[in-house]
Amino acid sequence: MTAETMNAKIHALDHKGSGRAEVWRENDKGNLKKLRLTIPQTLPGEEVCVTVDQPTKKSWRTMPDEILTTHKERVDPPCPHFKKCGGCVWQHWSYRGQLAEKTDYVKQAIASQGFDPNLVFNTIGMDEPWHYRNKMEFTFAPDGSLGLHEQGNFRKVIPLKTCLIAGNDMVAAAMEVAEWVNEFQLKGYDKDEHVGLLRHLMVRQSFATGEIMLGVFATEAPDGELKEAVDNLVKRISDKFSQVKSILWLENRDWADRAQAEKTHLLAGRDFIYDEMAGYRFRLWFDTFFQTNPTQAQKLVDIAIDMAEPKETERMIDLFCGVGTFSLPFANRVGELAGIEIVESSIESAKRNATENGIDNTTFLAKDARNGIDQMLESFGSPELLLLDPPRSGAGGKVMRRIGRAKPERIVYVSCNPDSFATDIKELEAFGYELQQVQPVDLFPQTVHVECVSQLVLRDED
Ligand SMILES: C[S@@+](CC[C@H](N)C(=O)[O-])C[C@H]1O[C@@H](n2cnc3c(N)ncnc32)[C@H](O)[C@@H]1O
Repeated sequence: MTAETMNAKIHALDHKGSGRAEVWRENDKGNLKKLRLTIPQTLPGEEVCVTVDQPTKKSWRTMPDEILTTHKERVDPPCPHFKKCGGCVWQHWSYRGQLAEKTDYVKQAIASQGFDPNLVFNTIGMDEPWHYRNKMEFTFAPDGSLGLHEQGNFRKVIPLKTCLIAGNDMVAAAMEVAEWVNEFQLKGYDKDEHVGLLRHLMVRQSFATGEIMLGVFATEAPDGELKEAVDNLVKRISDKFSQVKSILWLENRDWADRAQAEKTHLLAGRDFIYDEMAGYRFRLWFDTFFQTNPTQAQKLVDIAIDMAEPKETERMIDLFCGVGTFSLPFANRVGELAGIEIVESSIESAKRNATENGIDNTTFLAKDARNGIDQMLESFGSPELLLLDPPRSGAGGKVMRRIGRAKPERIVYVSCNPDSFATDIKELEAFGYELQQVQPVDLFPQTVHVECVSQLVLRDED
């Protein structure tokens, strides 16, 4: 099939942040057919020139050859890897433009479920929207080079020399690991053939304490023929980075392409690092969920407290509580708090974090929210206040209806996905809840993602 070059006008963006365009073209029989194009790194209203390799398809994804008319908020992307790397897709958009788009996205999501978009405030951004991430998961390519996945292609790894959204020390430590791999000529893992040694590198740092954890995910144990190389890794990292308090070797032979471990080997230091949030101290293990943008997460906690108006006489449930990011600051403001979370190690951590921070009015339950909420309501009673912060997929109808039946006076919903958030809160209408306000907070600058905190209140029945 012959490739065709054509001009297209971007009419909208999809949820991955790529431009969408539609072009009518004549097929072999002289009939007009619509071709839907997905064009990354473009902005609404821009006219672009593209080459379509298979123009007879109904839809095609391609990078622009040339931007013919530019959006007024288009800027030069500062990262040298931007064109290929799938890490952050909006560096070509001014930060002001990104924030406005995120506000619109949240408004559209709630409007699609019949809520008033005027309840959505403008997105709160960062003063300095770079180097904000405290955790990165890099991938090793089969040749051993270290980087992030290519945009739209999870099979290909783009070797990185820098990363402008990760903390600077984290990038420096990752580059040291990349040099080590090169020096020892180690192989990366080939996902298609299921051969090779190195899979992922996790780097996490507390910006509050400075402590860094490095986790190397590999298909073999760190002994035998690997011992010399592994000893060298520990020595060079420890010599150069005094902030590294934990080096882990994480054995993973699973076929699934996830940074998970069947066996954990502690190579140096402890198996956790200390972090701090809202004045509280947290222990983080390699698999602990913790907010990845601590500057903005602090704002999220403050806004949640303002919206929730917690009182010392009240009981509160923190659903999807993780290690207690919200539980600990709230526990000091309510009478009793119960947290529910599916990951057992996070619940162990939440308990320990509460104790280490001198908090003694909390109960934590390791359970799926779908069953845990009923168990907790039975033993704890109905709370006046409920906060939920589910994963991207949302809490789901079953959990939302259980919340509705428990009738807390006030609900604060923290969400990283405006669409699942809007679907979830729709369930609460039948139980008499009114959405009062939605505050988007930008936890993920240069990317399409946005976080929201919202307040729902139970209407008076008379
Ligand atoms: C967005 S995180 C929020 C964690 C915590 N609130 C925080 O800010 O650190 C969502 C949490 O929900 C947990 N989770 C996922 N599915 C769950 C389920 N079905 N039941 C309970 N917890 C779940 C995850 O392990 C994760 O800790």
